[in-house]
Amino acid sequence: MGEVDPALVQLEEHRAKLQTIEVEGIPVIDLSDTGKLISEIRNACKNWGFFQVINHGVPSELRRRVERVVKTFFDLPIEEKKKVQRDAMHPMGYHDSEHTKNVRDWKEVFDFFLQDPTVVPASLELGDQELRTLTNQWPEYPLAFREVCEEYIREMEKLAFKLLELVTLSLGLPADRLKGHFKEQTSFLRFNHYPPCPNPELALGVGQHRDGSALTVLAQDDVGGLQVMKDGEWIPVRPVPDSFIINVGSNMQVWSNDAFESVNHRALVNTKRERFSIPFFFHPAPSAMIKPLEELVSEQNPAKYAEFNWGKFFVARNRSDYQKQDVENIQIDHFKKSE
Ligand SMILES: O=C(O)CCC(=O)C(=O)O
Ligand SMILES: [Fe+2]
Repeated sequence: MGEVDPALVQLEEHRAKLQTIEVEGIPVIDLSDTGKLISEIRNACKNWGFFQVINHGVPSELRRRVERVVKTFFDLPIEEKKKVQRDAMHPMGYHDSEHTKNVRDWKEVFDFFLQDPTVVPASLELGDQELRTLTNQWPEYPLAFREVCEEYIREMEKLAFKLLELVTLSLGLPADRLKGHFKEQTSFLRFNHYPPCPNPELALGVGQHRDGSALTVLAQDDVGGLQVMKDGEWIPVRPVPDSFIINVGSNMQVWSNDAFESVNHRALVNTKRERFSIPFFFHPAPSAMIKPLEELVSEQNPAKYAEFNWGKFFVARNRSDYQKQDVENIQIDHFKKSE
């Protein structure tokens, strides 16, 4: 990538202020320390919507192998990467012009589903039951790419189920209360590659957004750049080696009836070092109907959201990745009931 193309220039109010500030960061939680685990997770989800986990059980040797194949893949010539280019009909694969909130991001990505194939609604129309089958695309090089990716995404699924139980317990519910929504899944893994940027004050790696997931499990390298919104300020998430960053997504926000919030975050770029991050978006089944959990609503605390179908939401979100659209892309707030 060369100069910042006007299509990537962020509106003035969204640009990064490139000073460093020393502030308290998101909580770091040791998953092997079961003593106060549930209350720590509850506080983190309530106060931040984000936390980091250590002693999570994912082998660091596997993470090193993933990092190697990802770097090798993004270092390939663009013609090679474009052989697995993604488009509106094949949404998994390589993409170098993603839009977040209608502005192009300074990054390239590679996506693949946990379940191959993954079945999603064919259209956004509510009455339309037709389904569409989506498959992964795999590059020829590097040779070990697919095998390493598939091994890693299984580990992410395992960790995501463990975290789902912990977060559910922290809502005061039985550990397996939400598991039924994940018999089928639309979960996918993304490799984000942010090349150095000549004008990091103009563009963003990923513009501010809230993840639509149930939970997101993110690996970041040691470069730094992720920021989380807290009380109106952007707080940097300092890299902790071999940890994973967990955040509450919109599904969890709705299930919890706003006890937990899917918090705004973004990724900055810098002039010197390329950066990699690897989010696993833990998504329910396409048929899942999402609404505040009955146990968490009462006369004093009525349901804040109308029920919606996850599959349709997922398809609507993905459409807005490709180009500027006339309207804001779909947000969970569109299902919010008026007070
Ligand atoms: O690169 C990062 O640290 C964050 C990426 C992110 O938020 C996303 O891909 O949804
Ligand atoms: Fe995100």
